[in-house]
Amino acid sequence: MDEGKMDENEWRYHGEGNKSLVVAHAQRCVVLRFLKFPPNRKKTSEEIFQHLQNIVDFGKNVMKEFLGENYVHCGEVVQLPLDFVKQLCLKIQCERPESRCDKDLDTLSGYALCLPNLARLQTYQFAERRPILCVEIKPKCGFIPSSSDVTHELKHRVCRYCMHQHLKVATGKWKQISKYCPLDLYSGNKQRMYFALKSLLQEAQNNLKIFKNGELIYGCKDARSPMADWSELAHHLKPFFFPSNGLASGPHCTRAVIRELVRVITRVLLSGSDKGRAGALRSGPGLRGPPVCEASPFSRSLRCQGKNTPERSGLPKGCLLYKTLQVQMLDLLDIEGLYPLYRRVERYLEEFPEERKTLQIDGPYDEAFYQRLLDLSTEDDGTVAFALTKVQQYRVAMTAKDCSIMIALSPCLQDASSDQRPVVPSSRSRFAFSVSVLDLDLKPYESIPHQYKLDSKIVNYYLKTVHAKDATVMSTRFKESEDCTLVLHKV
Ligand SMILES: O=P(O)(O)O[C@@H]1[C@@H](OP(=O)(O)O)[C@H](OP(=O)(O)O)[C@H](O)[C@H](OP(=O)(O)O)[C@H]1OP(=O)(O)O
Ligand SMILES: Nc1ncnc2c1ncn2[C@@H]1O[C@H](COP(=O)(O)OP(=O)(O)OP(=O)(O)O)[C@@H](O)[C@H]1O
Repeated sequence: MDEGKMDENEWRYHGEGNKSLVVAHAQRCVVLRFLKFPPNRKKTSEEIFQHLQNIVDFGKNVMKEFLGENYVHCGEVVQLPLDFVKQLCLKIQCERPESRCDKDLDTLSGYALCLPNLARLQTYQFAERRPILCVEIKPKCGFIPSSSDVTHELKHRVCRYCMHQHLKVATGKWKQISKYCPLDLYSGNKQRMYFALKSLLQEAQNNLKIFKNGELIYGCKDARSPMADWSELAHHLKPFFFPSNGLASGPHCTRAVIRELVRVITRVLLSGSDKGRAGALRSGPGLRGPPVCEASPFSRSLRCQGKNTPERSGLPKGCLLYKTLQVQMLDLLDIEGLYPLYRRVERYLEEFPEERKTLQIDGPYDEAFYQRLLDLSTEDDGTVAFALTKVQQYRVAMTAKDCSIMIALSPCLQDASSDQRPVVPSSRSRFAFSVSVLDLDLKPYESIPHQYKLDSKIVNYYLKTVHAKDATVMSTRFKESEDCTLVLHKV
């Protein structure tokens, strides 16, 4: 990229999250990722450069190690002409969803990250113009804590995502509760994975987006977004999954196309042999929580049918879901066990503020930082060193709980000879695919108190509303059966 000759007209708004905004180049497969800040939060250019460089270093030295070389794209920090950034910011403003406009794009530093456009990542080197379908999934936390520091027993049975859904709907973030449960997606059980993916397609929230040739064709921006339209989605997908067949339109066609999509995505998610060192993190069976979440409609229906809980995770060890889950499980103590350790580090830093650098709280995220993450001991010897290791592991785990997985699919030609690209078959076509992870920015040390408060808010809200309601239903049922028994006794 020639940073000297930048033209804002060559870039388009692509998407944004809470902390960054992404624009894509109209022709080339690259994006620029800018940081966003609340309007009055001024950061110096040097601070922004350092923040972005930390993101790159963390990707290179930590996440590539854990997740594997091929899945992680770190990109590079680039310096852009300020005039270009200002014009670009004005140009894209009207396309930004209102709910994201509480933060502004950083137009003062001129720094951004330049990354490959993962929504158009070509698996072919020469056929630049091949159509491409891309599915982005933000799977969230795939396990239930088993830590003995957990105070609410409910947290050992219902996953955080399912509990959090109720608070999100109550606060108006989303309109309705999703049937998606991360534990189903991470189960490795095909039936449960289909159910999870279909649930995401029904209620995408911020957990699913679909792009065609780099353009967003499915996904919702906020609670005001229109209802998901499967027939429109099927219309987009049909040429990919039924290229040469005149499958009629209508509900039958829609179902067939969606089924194919779900099957292909499941296969891709279960594939993979990329090396990574997530194996070094295996925490052993004793530290794992239960394999199902009681709130998942899938496991509820199994229970209603009197079936046993399904097998424990059958994810193949090479696949990205497995590796991501291993990194998530670096959160061994749960926020309830972690918070007192965070306080220990805080007290130390209050006394010795100059030590913040030595403790690598704000980087550098280098090989030494990575090596310390591998210490999985949970025996607290009362030291600051122990507390610090757990704090850093927790930050990395939280990062893995909030990252997204991008799956890019491009149809193979009938006569295409197989080269090194992985290929996934569907019933009427074949796709070359690539899988990548995005949003691997290390969560800030400062967010730990917020996590602690939010956790208790989520659990208390769930206990107060859903759980209390469930208990009433249960006790009514119990009363009914008691009444019934009484009647029988009377007879
Ligand atoms: O806390 P959670 O689980 O709500 O996750 C936040 C996400 O909300 P979600 O649950 O996915 O709707 C939230 O996503 P949205 O902005 O709501 O789309 C962010 O990803 C946030 O991360 P950060 O503070 O911007 O680094 C996420 O915060 P972290 O907890 O990962 O820091
Ligand atoms: N390299 C990339 N290629 C294509 N699209 C990307 C890329 N990086 C980010 N995006 C798109 O931009 C969106 C926002 O990016 P990202 O998730 O990194 O933002 P964020 O603000 O850090 O997220 P969060 O809200 O989780 O903090 C993503 O959901 C994705 O659709």
